Amino acid sequence: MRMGVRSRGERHNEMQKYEETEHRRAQRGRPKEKLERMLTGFIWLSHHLGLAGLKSWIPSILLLVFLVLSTWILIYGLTCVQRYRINCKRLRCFPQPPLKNWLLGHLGLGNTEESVRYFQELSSLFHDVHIYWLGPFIPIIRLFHPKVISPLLMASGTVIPKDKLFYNFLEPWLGEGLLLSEGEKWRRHRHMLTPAFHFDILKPYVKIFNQSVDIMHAKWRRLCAEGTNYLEMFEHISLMTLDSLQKCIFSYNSNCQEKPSAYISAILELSSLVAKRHNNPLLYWDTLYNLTSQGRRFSRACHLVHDFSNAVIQERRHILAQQGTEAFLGNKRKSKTIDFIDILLLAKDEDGKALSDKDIQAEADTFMFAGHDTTASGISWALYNLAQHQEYQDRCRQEIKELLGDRQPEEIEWDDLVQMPFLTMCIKESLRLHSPVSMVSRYCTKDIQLPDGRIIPKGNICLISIFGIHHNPAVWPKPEVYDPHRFDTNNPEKISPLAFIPFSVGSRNCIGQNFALSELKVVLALTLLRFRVLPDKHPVRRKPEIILREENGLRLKVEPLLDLSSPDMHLSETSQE
Ligand code: HEM
Repeated sequence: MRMGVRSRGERHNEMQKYEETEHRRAQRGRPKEKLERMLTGFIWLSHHLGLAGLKSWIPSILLLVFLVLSTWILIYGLTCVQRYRINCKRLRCFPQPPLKNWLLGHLGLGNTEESVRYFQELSSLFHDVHIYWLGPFIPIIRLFHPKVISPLLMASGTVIPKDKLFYNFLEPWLGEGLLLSEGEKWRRHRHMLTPAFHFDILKPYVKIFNQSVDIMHAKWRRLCAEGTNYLEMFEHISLMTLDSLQKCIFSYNSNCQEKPSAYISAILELSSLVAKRHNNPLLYWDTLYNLTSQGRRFSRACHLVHDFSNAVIQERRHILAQQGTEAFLGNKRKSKTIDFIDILLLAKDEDGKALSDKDIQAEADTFMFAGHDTTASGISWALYNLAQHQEYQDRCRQEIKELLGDRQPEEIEWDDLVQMPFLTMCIKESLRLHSPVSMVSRYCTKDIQLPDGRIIPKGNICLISIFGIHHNPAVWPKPEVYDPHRFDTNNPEKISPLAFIPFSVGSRNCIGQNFALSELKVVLALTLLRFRVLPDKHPVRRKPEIILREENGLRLKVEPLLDLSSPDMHLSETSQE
């Protein structure tokens, strides 16, 4: 038999198979026929039931739907009430200040000096924990003693997650950066980002801090020469911290201290819009907020900020691809210009996986946000406290003068940072008395047992009040007094590690604290060397937003100190003539 030619028998079998398939298909019916049969069935059914029959069913169906829905709502409502009652009963072991009224609870205090004082009184009254109510249904457990915070902040194993009540509005801006992310994503990123804050990386940034503060001081001298001695500290210092962050993160110099660039203006606008939204519960609902002019401005500024960080990332990726990792790193090390974007681009997890562009963008945006206002607040309040206490200011100035001798140019170096013990004490005391971040929040995903046996039930929000701990008379004697000697290392009274927590503690503490402390020291040392800082006559009114501010801006008087070697000094003297 030749290949390709089939026998008669085979052909017969094939024909038989074809006929069987066709027969089966005919029995099942073709799709069109099927549809026809279904339609005929439907017409037959409606004919026999009659339209009137269908109509008579409608009210019963509606009634049934109504009954099912209302039963579900009733059961759901009763479950919520029961859960609420059980929660209230379990929370009875914690004291609570008298309610303003049953509807508002303790709402309505706002972020004012009065609210700061009110909470200070509560700290003296209740010693470690109390509850307060946001409206009639949301209890907040406020903790303000070192002995009760460790189960929340130092929990081993599963980390107690942050509550988003205070951070939610930042999400469109910061995405899933370190500050807002949770679980495995946070753990992986925290591990990958920790090397970015190693001392070897921070060392070259000290030069950047010096340059940024020089620019600010030249501006101050100019303003003083024009007769403006009273300056609003937050405004000047925020621009300065943004300037140095932009250089450390992106290696980008936008001269923003002279004229804020569109990018820097967008960050300032985003920070102020988030604070405004916090103060207006009507704008808490996203859909409504997005329709308002504030919401539209927020979304525009977010786009602008994201576009900037994305452009830098794309450009850097391109260079990295062109040069290859080895040469790229070699060049960066040689020119000492390794920045955060480089580190984020090169970071790898345990499986050798790198961060995506979206992740890098979220982390860079997070550093810009978390690093500028906080540090600016820390520096501004430290200057305020030293303005109030000239004796401490003089002692700091003397310490820095002795350290620098006749060094030219007047520049703080990395090794100097550990040789300013008194300035360091003054900074720490200021971070205690005026903590830039006044609280952190946690959401209890399980029952939390406090060391004294009391239990915070699962499902509640806890506020760990950094401000409350730092102002608790049971922890700090005379807490309202500014006394740097509390932090004297020779002081025999040892401070508990949980009594001083401006950067929080535990696994979710501030990753940027060494960066911040280095910048605080450089800026304060150079400022005290070049200026005398004096208080304004108006009393301050603290404003605890996400960051601690002053209600009307923190105004201080600055007087340039005579430094004949400074070229700026000659300039200002000539202009005064
Ligand atoms: C005086 C200045 C600063 C203060 C007082 C401060 C304070 C804090 C505090 C209290 C937290 C905990 C927040 C929470 O648990 O919700 C935190 C977290 C954080 N901070 Fe700072 N911070 C400062 C400067 C910086 C700087 C300069 C950077 C970055 C360049 C930075 C980056 C971060 C990040 C990324 C987190 C989130 C860490 C995580 O959850 O893993 N901070 N900071």
